[in-house]
Amino acid sequence: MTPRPAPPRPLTAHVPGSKSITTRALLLAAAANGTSTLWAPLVSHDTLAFGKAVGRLGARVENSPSDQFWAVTGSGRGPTGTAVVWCADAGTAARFLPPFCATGEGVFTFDGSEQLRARPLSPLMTAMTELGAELETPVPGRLPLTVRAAGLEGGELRVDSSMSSQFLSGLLMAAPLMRHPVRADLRASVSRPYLDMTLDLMRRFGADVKEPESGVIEVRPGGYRATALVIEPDASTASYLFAAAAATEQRITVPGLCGRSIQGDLRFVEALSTMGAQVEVGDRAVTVTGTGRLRGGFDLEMGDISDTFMTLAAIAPLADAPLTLGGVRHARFKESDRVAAVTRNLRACGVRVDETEDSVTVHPGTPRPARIACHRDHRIAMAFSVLGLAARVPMVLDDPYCVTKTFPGFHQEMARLFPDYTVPERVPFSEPHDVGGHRDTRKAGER
Ligand SMILES: O=C(O)C1=C[C@@H](OP(=O)(O)O)[C@@H](O)[C@H](O)C1
Ligand SMILES: C=C(OP(=O)(O)O)C(=O)O
Repeated sequence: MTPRPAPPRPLTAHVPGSKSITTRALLLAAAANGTSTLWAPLVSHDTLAFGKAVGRLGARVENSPSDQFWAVTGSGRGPTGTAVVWCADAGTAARFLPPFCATGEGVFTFDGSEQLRARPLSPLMTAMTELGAELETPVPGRLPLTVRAAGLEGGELRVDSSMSSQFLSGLLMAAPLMRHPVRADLRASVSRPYLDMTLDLMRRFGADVKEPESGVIEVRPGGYRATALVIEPDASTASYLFAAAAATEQRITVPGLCGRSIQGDLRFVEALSTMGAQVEVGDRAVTVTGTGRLRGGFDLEMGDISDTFMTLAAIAPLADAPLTLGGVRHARFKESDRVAAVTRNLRACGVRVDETEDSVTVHPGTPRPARIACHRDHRIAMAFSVLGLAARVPMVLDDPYCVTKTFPGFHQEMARLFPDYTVPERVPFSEPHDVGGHRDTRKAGER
């Protein structure tokens, strides 16, 4: 028997910090009494907007040279006074900050980009109103939103979490600042791992959180304590690099991710393993090695980790049988209708896709060069960049630099790891961007 060749030495990928941990940590630090240190935060469009927002709400945010850490000083209670808060494109800002502000005293107005204004907010508004908040919106259920804050009562949280878990996460993080204990049932929520991340971080900031029965949470008043936190690399971001390794017979390792990660999206590597990649989840790093074969012929439930379903859909045409990715209806309410965007872009590449309300089935095929409509959605841009590399066909993204939402250096890191990768030119935007509350007036191609 010929011995199997030793796997190539892994290339170490530089994956920036988790968006979801960074934004939660900024809020919890702003709510805590004293100075918290957030090590290795994500520095991107979303988290910079979030940091600026908590600054507007009274927290002091200082960054160390080269952003090794951010020091955030909070007051130990909800915000006071008046503020206008710009949420940019960040769903987390629009869903986490209003309940926090409602626990304080004053008038707070939230707004965001056109993209964010189009995303749902009414389940959060209904729940906040039930807790005693006074809210105003010119367009029902959408940003802009004004909160007239005078504290929240607490009690039973009733939230429709079928479109997003972020409404519940925002309310849970506000709970220790409410007047009475809060009880919430998490069992019907989509994206459940994000709720577990919320509770984990609340506990690290000293909140009194109990789970009297599985999936039912009780939070007692008492506020937060400042702390120091090391932020993990972003597992959703790592999915693009892992998928590229799986589809190109490369070996990529991401230090800082491990079996104890609080990010559900790390489960993406299990999907890659089912498809035939070799996956090692260690104590200090996660490594994926492409084996030259991608298997299809099964269904995967992606409801808990829907930010990664586009990554898998993008390499699915290279599998040896159709792949069905299900449980993704709520991905229709994100930066774009992601189910429709994936289907249309794969079809533009000549790939057969069957779409239902809740799933896509991607058939094996030979992708052809195409113009990809990103819809200003960072994950569409990153997923189809991986397909271009893996299928060795040029993909022309209409807005390649929308990746700044979560991974400003994405194209450069891909080119460093995969010499065949072409860094896209800074092409004109597909749509006008909103910057700081003003319509972007820069000319096409400027950034
Ligand atoms: O709480 C969070 O940090 C997030 C929750 C998820 O949203 P949904 O709960 O809307 O699925 C995810 O898609 C988003 O990128 C981040
Ligand atoms: C859905 C996402 O972002 P947001 O936090 O804006 O919801 C995402 O990053 O994929």
